Amino acid sequence: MSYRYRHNPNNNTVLPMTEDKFFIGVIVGFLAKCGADFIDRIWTKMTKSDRFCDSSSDSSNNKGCNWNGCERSHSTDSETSCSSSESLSSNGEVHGNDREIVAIQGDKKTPVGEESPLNYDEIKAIADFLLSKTMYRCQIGIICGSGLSELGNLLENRTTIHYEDIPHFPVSTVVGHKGQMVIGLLKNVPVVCMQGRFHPYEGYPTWKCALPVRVLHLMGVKSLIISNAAGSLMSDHRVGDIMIIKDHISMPGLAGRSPLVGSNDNRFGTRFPSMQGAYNKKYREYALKIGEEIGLKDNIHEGVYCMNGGPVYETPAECRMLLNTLNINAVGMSTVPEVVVARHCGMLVFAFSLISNKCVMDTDSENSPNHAEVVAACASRKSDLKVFVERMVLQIYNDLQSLPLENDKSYWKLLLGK
Ligand SMILES: O=P(O)(O)O[C@H]1O[C@H](CO)[C@@H](O)[C@H]1O
Ligand SMILES: Nc1nc2[nH]cnc2c(=O)[nH]1
Repeated sequence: MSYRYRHNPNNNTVLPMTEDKFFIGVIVGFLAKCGADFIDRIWTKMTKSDRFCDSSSDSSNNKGCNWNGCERSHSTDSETSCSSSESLSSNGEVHGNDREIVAIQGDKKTPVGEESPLNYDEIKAIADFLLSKTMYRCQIGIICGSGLSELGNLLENRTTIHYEDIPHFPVSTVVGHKGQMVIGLLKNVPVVCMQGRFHPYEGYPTWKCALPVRVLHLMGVKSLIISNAAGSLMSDHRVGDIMIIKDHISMPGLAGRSPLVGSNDNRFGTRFPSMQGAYNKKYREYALKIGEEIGLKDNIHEGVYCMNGGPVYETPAECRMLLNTLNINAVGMSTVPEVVVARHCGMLVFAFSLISNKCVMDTDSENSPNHAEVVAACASRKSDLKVFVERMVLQIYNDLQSLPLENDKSYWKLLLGK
């Protein structure tokens, strides 16, 4: 009879045992281990619902986003990739556990809590990654607001990159924001277009809402066209009108939520940037002229945009205050962080609101705004907006070509009209 020896942990002795007993012991031990793992998994499921995410693995996934994985979703010509992304956007959710908040989009989980802003090198790496996906070098960028993603479909020969596949990038969680970047030709002008943006109410810090602008800057973009859907406070505005933004009031900014909070990297811009002339005067004049030329004279206005935090729409009392005390013309929940970051790094900005609803001023009114109405109003104006944006792009491109070299002092004089 052959013997095996078994360690007895109770008295630290070694006991002899027959071979058959030894094998039975091994099998029993193996089954016990499987059982314990199984119970452990059930317990984990019960105590930590899969609504919540393991932050440690999330952030490592995100920060160290698999760059090879990005190859997977890169597609040329976007029709199929657009639709899949749109359904992802509408499913997007933001969830949290006691360690950090994450936005979930498909398989990707992005932290949306208080992280420190990405540094220059990290942003440069994103820009280089995107440049490696296209042969176009764009001087003009477009950011599409709620329901305005159609603008990106103007591009020909386009390359589409989903946000979830761009390293360090947030994901879109709002209906009407496709959540992808499109690079292609608009009337033969190379243009990069963000079909979907990020808002503070999604849980993102303002620097993250504006992160794409720095990426565009390091990709070589000089002029930015920013669009949004906004509620109008003006009695002479109608749903579907365009309001060219000439100035802004930023409720988050005034409350210390500027996207530039944190250490300043002079490679982007100065510590204390001025917002004087933030909305390029020349571009505003072009827009009014183009509006007239394409038959929108009565539907185009200039005005002051106010960024509120959202996601609630303003109460009638707030609307009356914003109009009567602050002289605001239209309200929204975006755009300003992008403008601030764009101006900080010297980009030229043209921004407009598509009036998607009239703000309700009467506390006892039966009317109230809703997001479906906002998206539908924007979609209903897509033909006019396409022509408008196309014309603006051509005009801006012509201007950029006639500018002297950047290191020429007269460059900034020309751009800023000073
Ligand atoms: O500003 P965009 O992204 O166009 O969207 C606007 O529409 C949404 C509300 O309906 C808010 O997100 C508001 O900011
Ligand atoms: N804050 C705000 N954002 C909007 N976006 C579209 N409409 C509105 C609105 O009425 N208020």
